[in-house]
Amino acid sequence: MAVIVLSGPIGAGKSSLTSILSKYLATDPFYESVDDNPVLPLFYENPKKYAFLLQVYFLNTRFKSIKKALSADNNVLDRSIYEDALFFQMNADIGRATKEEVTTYYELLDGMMAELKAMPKRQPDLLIHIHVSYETMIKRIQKRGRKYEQLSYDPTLEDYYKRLLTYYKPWYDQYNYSPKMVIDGDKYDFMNSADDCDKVLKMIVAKLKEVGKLPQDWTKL
Ligand SMILES: Nc1ncnc2c1ncn2[C@@H]1O[C@H](COP(=O)(O)OP(=O)(O)OP(=O)(O)O)[C@@H](O)[C@H]1O
Ligand SMILES: Nc1nc(=O)c2ncn([C@H]3C[C@H](O)[C@@H](CO)O3)c2[nH]1
Repeated sequence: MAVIVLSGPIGAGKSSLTSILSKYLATDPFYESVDDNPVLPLFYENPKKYAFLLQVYFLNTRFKSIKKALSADNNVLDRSIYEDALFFQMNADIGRATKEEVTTYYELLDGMMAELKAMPKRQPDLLIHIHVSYETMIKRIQKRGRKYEQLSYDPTLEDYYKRLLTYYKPWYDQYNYSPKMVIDGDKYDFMNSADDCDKVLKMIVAKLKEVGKLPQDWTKL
């Protein structure tokens, strides 16, 4: 049917919406590797040492996921390869990667993107970006409770998260692999309000109809 990729800051609600949407559309969810990711806790403990390794780890898993997703053409991905460079560039900008690591990373990424371009289906059908403010982001990070993401674990994370948010607007504006839309994650509590959830699903269905990925008369059975 379609390949839908989600994007958004840490704790924005991508995994949650991936789960809701994949059930609703009867498609397969792809979640990014977090709890089974051996490098993530190391990164939060020593970001400078592990930024490059973590990025290569994520890039590798995201490349495998998008290839599978594009081949099967019936998936929702909670974060995708298209967002990978946003994270790495930000970490590089704050001195967590050497010049050689930056060069190697972009060569690797370029090679992977070229391989995707050669696939029969080369890109997703829709990007759904979840926008959240810093306050919402922190609330959700606290609610989810991963130890190494808490400000109490490392107070410098406040700057890291605030900086991360500033990278999203230019990233979203220049993203042009597919049609795109924004969901206001501050406004819609699609986890606890059935009404909000319904509104968000309606917006996504309308967009899928607009871009020709659902028939105009499609309704949920
Ligand atoms: N729209 C929402 N309204 C209220 N709570 C939400 C909403 N979206 C997510 N949450 C809650 O916020 C927390 C983080 O959500 P989730 O894990 O889906 O975020 P994520 O974007 O996938 O995060 P990450 O980038 O770290 O993987 C969870 O506890 C979830 O229940
Ligand atoms: N450095 C870095 N690069 C990435 O590409 C990346 N993608 C996700 N993450 C971190 C954010 C959450 O803690 C957690 C779950 O999203 O993993 C990343 N960190």
